[in-house]
Amino acid sequence: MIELVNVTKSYNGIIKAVDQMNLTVPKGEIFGFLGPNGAGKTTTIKMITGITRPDHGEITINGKNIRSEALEAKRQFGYVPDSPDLFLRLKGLEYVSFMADIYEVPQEVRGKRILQLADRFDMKNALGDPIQSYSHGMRQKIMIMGALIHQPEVWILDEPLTGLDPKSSFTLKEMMREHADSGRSVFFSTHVLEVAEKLCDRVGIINKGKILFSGTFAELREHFQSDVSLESLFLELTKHE
Ligand SMILES: Nc1ncnc2c1ncn2[C@@H]1O[C@H](COP(=O)(O)OP(=O)(O)OP(=O)(O)O)[C@@H](O)[C@H]1O
Repeated sequence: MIELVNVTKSYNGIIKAVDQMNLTVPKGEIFGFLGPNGAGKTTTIKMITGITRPDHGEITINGKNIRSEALEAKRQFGYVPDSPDLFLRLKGLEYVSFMADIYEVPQEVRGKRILQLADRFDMKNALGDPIQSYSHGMRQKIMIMGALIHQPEVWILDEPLTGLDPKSSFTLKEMMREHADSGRSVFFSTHVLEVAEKLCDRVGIINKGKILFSGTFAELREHFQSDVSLESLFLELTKHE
């Protein structure tokens, strides 16, 4: 479960990237975070994961405060950043093993977990190669493997499907659904409305740092009493703010 209470973040004291945000992502749910470019999605995710500090407000993950109980809070989630161009000099296996070390995954189980993840993402033959030599999608997949190696309760994924081929995209979506259905939480940002509509139990629509709507797609349509396409509704909603 992720909870944000009155969270605000400004850059340079001027741009309010996130403005008084209140948000709850309960267990057992895939929550999609939608918004146009510059809406504040990545800033929100960076605050949830403890990379950036909010100016005001509190964030908890499974009840652990990301500031005052940082280590415990960080054990709760796995995070995939929006850019997978990290640790390029490491080989895939070295990177995932490094993540397993950081999260203290016992030696007895890590080999099996790495193989299972590599198998699902078709990465077995690439584990011995440096990440530098990987395509964008392969880099994305190795980041996902690193984020999931400690089997976190909460998944936080920033634009995770970008660059994945159809099979890997299908696999990740299937894994997200399995994870939520087993009573845990998935929070992910996307620009792709169709993906959100098919995959998410609920969505939050954000623009200029404010949540404009939070709920199911059925509630979204009902709320705006609209039978227009989702795309038109989204454009309309984010246009005037
Ligand atoms: N490090 C920074 N310094 C100054 N301003 C920033 C910084 N990072 C983000 N911003 C600004 O904060 C606002 C929100 O940006 P953010 O990256 O959170 O949006 P986003 O919804 O993730 O956008 P996108 O979909 O394009 O990735 C934008 O106006 C952006 O220019």
